Amino acid sequence: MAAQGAGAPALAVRGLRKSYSGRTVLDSLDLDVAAGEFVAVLGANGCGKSTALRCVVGLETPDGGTVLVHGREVGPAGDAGSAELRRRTAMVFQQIHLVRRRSALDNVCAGALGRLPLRHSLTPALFPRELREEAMACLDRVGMADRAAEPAGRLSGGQQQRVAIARALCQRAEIILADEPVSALDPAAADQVVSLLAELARDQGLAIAAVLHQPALAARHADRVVGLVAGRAVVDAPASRLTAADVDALYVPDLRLTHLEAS
Ligand SMILES: Nc1ncnc2c1ncn2[C@@H]1O[C@H](COP(=O)(O)OP(=O)(O)OP(=O)(O)O)[C@@H](O)[C@H]1O
Repeated sequence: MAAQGAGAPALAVRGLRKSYSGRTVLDSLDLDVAAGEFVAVLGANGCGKSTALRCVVGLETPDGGTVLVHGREVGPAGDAGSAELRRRTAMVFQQIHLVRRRSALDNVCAGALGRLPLRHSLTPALFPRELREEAMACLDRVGMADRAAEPAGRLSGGQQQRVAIARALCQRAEIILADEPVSALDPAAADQVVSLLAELARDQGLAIAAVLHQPALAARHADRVVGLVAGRAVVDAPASRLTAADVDALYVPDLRLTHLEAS
């Protein structure tokens, strides 16, 4: 295990490799996200963005490389010693996994199940009062406190994504990885949710990486942009300095090849 490093980024991914049926999807990928930083991950369809995030949270097993949380190496899925490090990382998906018939508040409380006895997961009525208060504060943080009692299935897509983010907050995650969190939302709702992620990073010191398909949203809200081509980071730049050439390097097929060869 690597030693806990003072000043280590909240999340450090080093040399991550993954192949499916002999086809390389992640090719020695490096990615750092600091506490308080919002990183947008860009890249064309199939370049490995989701696979990278899934490997980091243990939903996929990488073939090689290391994932470090605050300088401590995360072991393979199922490694008891790494459970606490994994709990510090939450994932938010495009397909919002809320229990539709349960209230927004109950869904947010579910973020805490990893640290509660099993019986609580079976009976939301047993959620302790302190947890309900914490969940309410999380809903308030994402601007959804007034909809706490509403069944999640009755909320709009943008509202449901806010509830999913509140659930990650209630997990007390310090690192949030969001895989295309706004791809199903209209432009205004997408802007609001990405803006919320940026605020959470800035105001609560969270380390947040979000896969986005809209370079303009990344440029407007992110601190830094990491761009992938064929499973490798070929762009890593402050969002304020993202150029049209950077964007072309990620999405224009011929330029993608040129940048890959140069990297
Ligand atoms: N479980 C799997 N088995 C086989 N191939 C897979 C699996 N998961 C992903 N792949 C392949 O790996 C490549 C990268 O997929 P990934 O979903 O990571 O890309 P992405 O950059 O997130 O794409 P998109 O923007 O379209 O969501 C794709 O070619 C995909 O078909």
